[in-house]
Amino acid sequence: MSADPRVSIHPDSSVLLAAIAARLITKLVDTQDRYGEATIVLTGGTMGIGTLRAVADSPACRAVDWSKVNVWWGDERFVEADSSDRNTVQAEEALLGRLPLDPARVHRPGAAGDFATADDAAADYARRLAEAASAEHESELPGGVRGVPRFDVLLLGVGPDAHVASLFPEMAGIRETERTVVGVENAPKPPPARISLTLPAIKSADEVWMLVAGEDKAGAVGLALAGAGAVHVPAAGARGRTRTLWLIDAAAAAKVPQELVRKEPASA
Ligand SMILES: O=C(O)[C@H](O)[C@@H](O)[C@H](O)[C@H](O)COP(=O)(O)O
Repeated sequence: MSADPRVSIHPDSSVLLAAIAARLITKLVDTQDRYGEATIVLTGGTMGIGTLRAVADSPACRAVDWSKVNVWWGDERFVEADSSDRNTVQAEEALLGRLPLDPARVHRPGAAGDFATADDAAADYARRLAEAASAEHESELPGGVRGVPRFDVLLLGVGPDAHVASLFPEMAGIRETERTVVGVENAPKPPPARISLTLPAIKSADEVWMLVAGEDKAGAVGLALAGAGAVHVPAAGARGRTRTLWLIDAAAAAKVPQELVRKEPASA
């Protein structure tokens, strides 16, 4: 089972980022109250990294016990380890470098230089995910997904072509049904070589949050929420098991089907 999308619209991208940061901090604190730890899956791009900066800027950031947060990435660009193109490097600069994280809980996908191909790095990342998986958690997952730990919250940006993570429309990655991680070559968004969680791995997450701002995304958001097929519109297929939350600004919401937009209660 996966959760139907819920849409929350904010006036502009700066309000949106502050709201996402507040929700994320609360989610991590709540999850730690329940499980003693929390697991987050990060993404790249303007919204993914902007969210991390907004968390860093929030005074509530220190409410989270960062030493008990597990960090994974939904996708990574397959370039040298110190390249500023790496999502991990950008995340480090935006937030992670300032936090008292436990290095053993931070799981960076492999880099070019350490692996010959994106496929090799993807296989290594899949192996590490499987090592972190527990039989108890896997037994809760529908559809036979195996080899992933519990993801409490998985963040995704959305491209103008409706890609999520590094799963691009019509390409092999979005069609993958068995593996949890794929290597990607010839991605239409540079850099061309990437590593990505697959849709089955993304859909194993408890909560999936889609972070989207800007009018250039309105078409993709509208199609995804109107129920398009995932091969053509990858964002349509990204759902969490208990929650699928679209956190978007007004410009990105221009083509959202009206029945999905939460109406404000009429004032008395
Ligand atoms: O590494 C990447 O490029 C991403 O993970 C990618 O999926 C990104 O999240 C979207 O392209 C949205 O990016 P923006 O928020 O910049 O539009």
